[in-house]
Amino acid sequence: MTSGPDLAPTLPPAGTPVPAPDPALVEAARERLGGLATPAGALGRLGDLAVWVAATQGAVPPAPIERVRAVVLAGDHGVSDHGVSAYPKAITGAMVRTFVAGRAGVSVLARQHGVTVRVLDLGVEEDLADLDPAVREFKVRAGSAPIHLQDALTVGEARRAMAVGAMIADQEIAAGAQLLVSGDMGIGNTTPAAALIAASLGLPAEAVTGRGTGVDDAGLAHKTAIVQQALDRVGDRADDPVVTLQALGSADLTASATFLARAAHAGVPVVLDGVISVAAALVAERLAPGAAAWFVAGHRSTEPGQAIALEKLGLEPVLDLGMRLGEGSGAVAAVPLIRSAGLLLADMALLADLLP
Ligand SMILES: Cc1cc2ncn([C@H]3O[C@H](COP(=O)(O)O)[C@@H](O)[C@H]3O)c2cc1C
Ligand SMILES: O=C(O)c1cccnc1
Repeated sequence: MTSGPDLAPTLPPAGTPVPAPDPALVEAARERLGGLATPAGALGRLGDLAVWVAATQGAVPPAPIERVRAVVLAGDHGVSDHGVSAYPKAITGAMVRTFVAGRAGVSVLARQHGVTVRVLDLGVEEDLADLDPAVREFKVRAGSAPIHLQDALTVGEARRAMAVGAMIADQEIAAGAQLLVSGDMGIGNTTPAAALIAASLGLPAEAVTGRGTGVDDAGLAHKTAIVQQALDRVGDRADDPVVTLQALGSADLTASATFLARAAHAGVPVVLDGVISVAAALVAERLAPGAAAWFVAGHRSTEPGQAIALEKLGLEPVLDLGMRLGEGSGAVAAVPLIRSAGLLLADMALLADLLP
């Protein structure tokens, strides 16, 4: 099977490179940073972030980042019936209702930092008919198949999830997003995330599988075996990034990958979150080489696969707080620092202005 353009009609064909931010602007941002009224390099990583903000905005000095929009894609995972999570599947739908009520962890952080949160059901097992139909507008299927036994999605479902992810990015960009956040919700989702990372990097399950919501040692051994079984089942079909998503992902992870690829193609920067968001980013980089230049890593989660994938993408996390929540929470927590970095580059005095 190949990943022809027909599998993602609203995205450029898989493998189409993403243009990097304008090197002249990167240079201009570095030059301005070097001229600020600080000792050379004194802003540390905030200085690097400031250059990224300016480069991805295409403006030196950068504009204040006012419109930050987080999208939380929700879905269930067939593997969660096979002992891979410390929590039951019923949590997924309950948490979607909690996002809608504005009471999830990410909702609280987002309110604090003026970030909008949009939650969408891409593949939750419950029908969630009590919620606003807009939440279910892009639903691809109820749940996904257990990846160690079967492909997560049919080819048609994968195609739809890919189109939907790109469409959601387009909608958020049209709504004026200057910065996007990719979040996720779904019990069991750290298992397909680990599988996507292992398959993308050619690593064994053992290297990337973590405890997720907190499985014990026996649970971790079992979860690792499930991820390895999934990798062995799919074999070299995973050489193709679209098949990787279809066979080892889920509707929400597939849509996350194309959401990210689309944002990068459109030149809109994104803050990545934990292992699910970063697994999707790794596949987005395969779909759209160069996409990672448009991403910043919000935080380092405790999942080993996330750290490995971030390194591969060349991204160093803004925060390292031992968080392992997902939902976009670690990304939203980093937003104030990203905003501050841009403002420093825009509003600080230049050393040349201080001295006669
Ligand atoms: C109450 C609750 C809220 C959450 N919010 C995000 N997750 C996170 O934990 C789950 C992934 O871990 P695993 O693969 O071990 O199931 C996902 O739902 C993820 O979004 C939550 C998990 C729970 C229990
Ligand atoms: O890294 C994450 O995002 C994560 C870790 C554990 C559970 N849910 C999410």
